[in-house]
Amino acid sequence: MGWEIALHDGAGDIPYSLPPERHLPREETLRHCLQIGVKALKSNMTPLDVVELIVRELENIPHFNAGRGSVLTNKGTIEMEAYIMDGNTMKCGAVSGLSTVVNAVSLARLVMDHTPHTYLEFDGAEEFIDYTQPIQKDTIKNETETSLANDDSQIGTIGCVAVDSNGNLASATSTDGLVNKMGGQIGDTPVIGAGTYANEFCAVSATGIGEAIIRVTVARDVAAIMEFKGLSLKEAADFVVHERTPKGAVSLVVVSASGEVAMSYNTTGMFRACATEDGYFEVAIWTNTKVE
Ligand SMILES: CC(C)C[C@H](NC(=O)C[C@H](N)C(=O)O)C(=O)O
Repeated sequence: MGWEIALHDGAGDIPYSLPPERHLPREETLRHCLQIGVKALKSNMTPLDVVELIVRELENIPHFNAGRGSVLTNKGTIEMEAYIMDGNTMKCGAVSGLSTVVNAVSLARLVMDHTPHTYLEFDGAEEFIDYTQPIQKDTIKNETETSLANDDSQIGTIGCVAVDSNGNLASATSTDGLVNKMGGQIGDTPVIGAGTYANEFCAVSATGIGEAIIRVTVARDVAAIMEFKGLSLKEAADFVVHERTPKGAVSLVVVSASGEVAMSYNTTGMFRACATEDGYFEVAIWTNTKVE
């Protein structure tokens, strides 16, 4: 059994007619980030560091609605959130309501590593940024006005899961939530067991309609079904996505300690990529996958 990595940058009703100039750059970005992740795993970086690295990389790209590309709430504010979790120790960190930090995932990591808490939000999280040095504050550019006219523009939540050859797992997700959400709303991403989860069995990162994901505790259910029912990772992920959540609401990337990787979705498409130590490399949006 070797290392595995899977990542997504959002999912939803991605039209099959999406012109190449809109989806090819996204595929290129996914390929680029996957290559960074593969290189990091090959050089024995821990899965926890790898998922943070990849999510940071995607947060820095203005086209996706997390980090630099964040979209607005109904109050015209930016409220980003992120979650990171280590499978073996089950340590985790979460942040919500960030308006100035580019790499929300790294702030979540600092909450995990340097506070006695798991979840900081709004003023408390912003004050914690002022206290920490490594986090870059910025004026977040939003592209809402131009992007609302385009079909894939509200899609871009970022997630990454990874496992090494010793079965150490980690997961991270970063988002600015649903476009035009109410100010103050918390989505599935930073809610433990909803949009993100990792334990000794598997690591899960979700994207989709947060309320549907929270209600079903999607990420925790995948892990629980594996553990208590003995199903394979793909069976567990497919069960939660296809039998427990409404169509069009949920997409997942998952890896397991037993050497499985799966990307399961009930949306029209999902911007996703995965690679394994035995040479599998895939970047895909709809069901027609491209293997390289
Ligand atoms: C149209 C939707 C499905 C796009 C999707 N959004 C999220 O994943 C938002 C996140 N799960 C939340 O609810 O806070 C995306 O960014 O790709």
